[in-house]
Amino acid sequence: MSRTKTWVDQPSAPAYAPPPGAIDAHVHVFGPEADFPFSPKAKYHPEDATPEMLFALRDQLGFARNVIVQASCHGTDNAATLNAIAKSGGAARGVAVVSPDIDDAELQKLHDGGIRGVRFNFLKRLVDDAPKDKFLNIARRIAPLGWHVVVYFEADILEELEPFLAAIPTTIVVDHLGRPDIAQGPGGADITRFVQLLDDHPNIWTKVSGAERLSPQGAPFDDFVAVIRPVVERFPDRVLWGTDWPHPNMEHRIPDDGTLVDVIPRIAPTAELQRKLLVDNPMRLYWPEQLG
Ligand SMILES: O=C(O)c1cc(C(=O)O)oc(=O)c1
Repeated sequence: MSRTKTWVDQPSAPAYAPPPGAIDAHVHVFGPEADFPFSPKAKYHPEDATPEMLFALRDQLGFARNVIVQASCHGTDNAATLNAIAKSGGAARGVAVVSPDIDDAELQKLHDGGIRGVRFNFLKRLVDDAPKDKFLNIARRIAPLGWHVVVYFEADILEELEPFLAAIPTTIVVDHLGRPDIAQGPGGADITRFVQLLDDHPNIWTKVSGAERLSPQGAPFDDFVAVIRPVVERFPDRVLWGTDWPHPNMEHRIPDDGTLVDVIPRIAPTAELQRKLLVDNPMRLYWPEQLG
């Protein structure tokens, strides 16, 4: 598998300046492969996207902190994610992917290394299997640590997944809004079902990220803004935002991270919504001990 590069080296400077303490709550690191080899089961083989590159991007875009989500290409070995968190000097925390047979000592080690959640991935193009019974067992075991669950799925399995989501005892964060079909527009079937899910389950949050993945129109993502802004306005205390750098699998439509940042004030049009989205909400999940 030849190595793929999915990010731009010099993103444009965004016009929008995030508030002080803003958190880019969905990023990944890849490798470096020489120190942290990819999983033999990985479905893509990326170039190295290192902690140093991530922190330079964070500073350039005007963010203060990151939440690093274990990428599927590293499987259940969280060493690359832990390495990046350790190098951040307190400016990053993370979400791990763990094996169902992980023991309590290893979970504690992840906690000590800055992990505050586990990710369950249901995308067939990214993982071979997604055992709901084993995931539920993990969810019950991480609850006492104060962690939450991050779930990545596509809109067509939402209905089938709802009983599983309802059984999870922690806060749940859905990645990239559960990938609704944005071409359906505001009021479309996918986003309507997703909003109903959040109405019915007060413990379910969402990342209002993924404009570059979900928008058929592409930049400046007018179609995404029209569908997603009402979601931010309806659930201001249950939304997070992230660039998704280094944008796994986006080699054919590589986004400009500066342009992505400029989507924020269009989906969260007031200073209060922006502060909740970028500071207050992610602080509650990832740095709760620093809240007054
Ligand atoms: O849609 C994707 O391809 C994708 C992949 C991964 C991952 O490989 O972990 O993470 C994401 O947030 C999105």
